[in-house]
Amino acid sequence: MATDVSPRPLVDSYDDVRARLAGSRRLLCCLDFDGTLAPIVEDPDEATALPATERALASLVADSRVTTAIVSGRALADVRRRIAGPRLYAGNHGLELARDESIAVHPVARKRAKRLGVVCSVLETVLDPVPNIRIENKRLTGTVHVRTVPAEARPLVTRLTRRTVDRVGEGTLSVSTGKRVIEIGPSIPWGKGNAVALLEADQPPGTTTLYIGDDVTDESAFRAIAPDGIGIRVGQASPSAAAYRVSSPADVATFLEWLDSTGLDALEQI
Ligand SMILES: O=P(O)(O)OC[C@H]1O[C@H](O[C@H]2O[C@H](CO)[C@@H](O)[C@H](O)[C@H]2O)[C@H](O)[C@@H](O)[C@@H]1O
Repeated sequence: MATDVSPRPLVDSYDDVRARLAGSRRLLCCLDFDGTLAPIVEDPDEATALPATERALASLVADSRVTTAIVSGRALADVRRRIAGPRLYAGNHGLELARDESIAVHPVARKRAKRLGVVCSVLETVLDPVPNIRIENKRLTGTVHVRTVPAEARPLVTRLTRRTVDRVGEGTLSVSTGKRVIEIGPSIPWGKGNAVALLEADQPPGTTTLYIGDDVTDESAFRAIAPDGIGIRVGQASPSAAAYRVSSPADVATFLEWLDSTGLDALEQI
């Protein structure tokens, strides 16, 4: 298992990335959505990928040496609507996986979806008095959004959410945290890293995996692709299992443009 260290600034490491690509014939390019392709905004419905990112991604999608994947905490249908093109999508933190036309749903998550729905509707009532609270039922997981909730009310929201999940979840659901969100999902050892491992297993020999993400849920993916993959954490978080870091989605766009125009030249000719 990779030991978490301080990721190095990517801008000083392009030669390093090129060296990692050299010796490979193909690239599996896995990208988180919110905070990576799309800047964080107050209203989750308003999140959109940067135009420069969309252009670079479209070009990578069209490159026969590259397989692109979006790996998101959003529901599969939601994230697919927001960014089109890639062959592979993992939604709900890897609990649903779309490969070409086939969609696989984690069977335990599917069984617990009804209970999750009950928890989300109880939370709607319990948290109703909290100003600007938003509860998102994503069928397999749920998100309590606190970005626009007054800061002093957030600890109470966390306590009430945990208590409700314990009381109503019948021991089948658990709570984790992300960027100004409380995530509720099946209490099973499954995350983005498991989904990325499945995608990697489908790739032909000689494929290097790249993963870019900005949140705690992306750390399992960085660990899954170590030691040979290229992990890039967006933001200041440190330590991380990613080897490199960039500051913002705008930097991600710059890197994807470089990858498309220059970086891929390092791949071995087939
Ligand atoms: O794995 P991701 O693709 O990064 O999805 C994680 C969560 O992203 C969304 O919430 C985050 O972005 C919102 C829009 O910028 C922001 O308002 C919120 O505070 C962030 O946590 C999404 O709404 C969640 O469902 C995802 O789980």
